[in-house]
Amino acid sequence: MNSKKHPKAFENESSIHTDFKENMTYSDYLSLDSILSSQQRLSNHHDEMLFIVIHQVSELWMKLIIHELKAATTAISNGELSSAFKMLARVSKIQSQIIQGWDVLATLTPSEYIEFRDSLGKASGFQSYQYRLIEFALGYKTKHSLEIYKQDEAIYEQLQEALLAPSIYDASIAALHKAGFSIDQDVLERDLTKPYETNESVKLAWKNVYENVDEHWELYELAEKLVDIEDWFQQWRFRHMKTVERIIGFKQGTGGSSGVSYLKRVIDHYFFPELWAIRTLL
Ligand code: HEM
Ligand SMILES: N[C@@H](CC(=O)c1ccccc1NC=O)C(=O)O
Repeated sequence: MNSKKHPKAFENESSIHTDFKENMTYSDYLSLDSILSSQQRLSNHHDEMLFIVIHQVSELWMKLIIHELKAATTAISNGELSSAFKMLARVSKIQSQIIQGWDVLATLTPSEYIEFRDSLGKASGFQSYQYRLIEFALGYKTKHSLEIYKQDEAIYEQLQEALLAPSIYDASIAALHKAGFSIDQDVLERDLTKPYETNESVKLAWKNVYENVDEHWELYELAEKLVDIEDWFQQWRFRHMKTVERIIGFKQGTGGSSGVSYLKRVIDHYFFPELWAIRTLL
């Protein structure tokens, strides 16, 4: 084996290859053997391939979103807002890409899906831990979501770590405070394992930012980047709900929920409630 340590290998992250082969190929680098042999259909149905690929593509994009959100949160905490903007702009573009995927999935008809739905058993998007990691990174900390991962230590630990970490909104509120805005102490010291709840002092601070854009240009830009992300997230939830309705109507979900009625309810949730509330006040 012609295996050497790559001079530029970054060793602090567990998923990094520290070895490279002299004659490394395109497939080696991208681990295509493993990626392209991971579309195992459980039925003989032609359309199950579409179903698997669309989920895998979404999960890959989610992986990148998590990577960007984590780094953006650190950058905001360090006062490096410009570098956070670059990453947040990328997150929005990825969200827009994932949403395009619904157009492809909507080519699946109810008659086609019903032919392989039973082979999915109780599996459901409910169990997408990367989706929960994104919700947590944005501040929607639902502790109860961890319960289904009790048997899976690695996933449980990742979620636990994300539950305890400040979200991008916590970091943004801390940035408001550092800029001199008065923020209630109980928000600054909030229990990070709980979902963020709307607060009057945060609302006033953001309102002030929007009313005095020239003085707070960076915070204003940060706010708009967060609104972009929430806007795209809601569009994902809406397209998911409508695509599910057109494919399974109001049948119960395989994950045990009421299905579309449940998906309609989650649309009511806000990640950054004050950033939306101030729109009415300005
Ligand atoms: C035919 C396609 C699809 C159908 C019929 C469908 C159906 C559902 C239903 C009924 C639920 C509620 C939970 C349950 O009881 O199962 C759900 C949740 C979920 N689905 Fe899908 N889904 C589809 C495609 C997708 C795709 C492509 C993704 C992308 C990863 C996805 C991700 C999720 C996520 C993350 C949840 C949890 C949402 C939450 O709890 O807020 N689904 N899905
Ligand atoms: N909850 C879906 C099943 C489903 O969509 C699904 C099943 C396995 C793996 C991913 C899925 N996608 C999202 O919920 C249903 O009730 O038909």
